[in-house]
Amino acid sequence: MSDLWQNAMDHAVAIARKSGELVREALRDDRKVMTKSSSIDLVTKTDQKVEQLIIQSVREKFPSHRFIGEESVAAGETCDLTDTPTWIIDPIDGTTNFVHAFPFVAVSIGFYVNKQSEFAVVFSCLEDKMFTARRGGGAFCNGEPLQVSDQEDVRQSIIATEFGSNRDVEAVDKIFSSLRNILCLPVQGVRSAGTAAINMCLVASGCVEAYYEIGVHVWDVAAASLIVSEAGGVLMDVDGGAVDLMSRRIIAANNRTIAENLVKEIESFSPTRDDTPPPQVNHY
Ligand SMILES: O=P(O)(O)O[C@H]1[C@H](O)[C@@H](O)[C@@H](O)[C@@H](O)[C@@H]1O
Ligand SMILES: [Mg+2]
Ligand SMILES: [Mg+2]
Repeated sequence: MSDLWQNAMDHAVAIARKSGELVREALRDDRKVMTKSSSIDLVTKTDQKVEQLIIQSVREKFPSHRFIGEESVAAGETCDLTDTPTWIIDPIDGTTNFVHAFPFVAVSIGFYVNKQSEFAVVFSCLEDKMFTARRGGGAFCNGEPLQVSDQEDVRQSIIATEFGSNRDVEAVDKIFSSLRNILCLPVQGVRSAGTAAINMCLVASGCVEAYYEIGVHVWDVAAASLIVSEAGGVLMDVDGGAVDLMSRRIIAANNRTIAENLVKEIESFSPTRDDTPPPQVNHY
């Protein structure tokens, strides 16, 4: 039986690779930096150019499909996932890395139908690693199958996390308190690739046992979540419940044992959800 979404997935891989070429070219040019929610929440013309390239190319082939794109949302579009086929796009995951030429930068494209992930593409464009997954079809890196680590002992694990762009002291205190608790389990190492999508692909690849973050956005994790689960991993909310991709909280782990070890150590808080409606403006 032919796969209804194979044509769309093939397009996603092709446009992710083309986007990666744009990113690599831009690395050689001037990377003009702008800011969004704060002086450390960066965006560049390349982020915006790549997102438009992806959206316009998809619109031509699939005009009825919808989009949730990081830079479109930053420009005021809503962040609502409906049952309609929806492309969830992070044009550059690791913008701060891109600006500093730190070599972990990903193009992330998730595809959801009826609020369920059908396929995922994460292109780590400086490593030339194309991570893909099809629901029920496994996860791959450059065509090679991926499998999470079989480690059950958190004290023999490497854990990945990110500090995000929130510098609110209360949030930072909780982030560091969680990090201290996890470090002192002890774990063998803590790593930050600087991009949620690549951290999660490292979980899927069996290189790290788990990744967690509070403050991450739906476009950071929408694609890599399927890559982790198709590689045999698990997704969980930081309080141990079911993961909610709009909640800005996630644990992606090789198994429930490791994930539940992290839940015990994380001091959780709840950032404003990605799907929070914009404030009503009263026009008197
Ligand atoms: O590079 P981005 O697309 O903005 O995503 C990053 C985010 O900037 C950073 O604060 C962390 O949350 C990372 O996990 C994201 O991938
Ligand atoms: Mg991102
Ligand atoms: Mg981004």
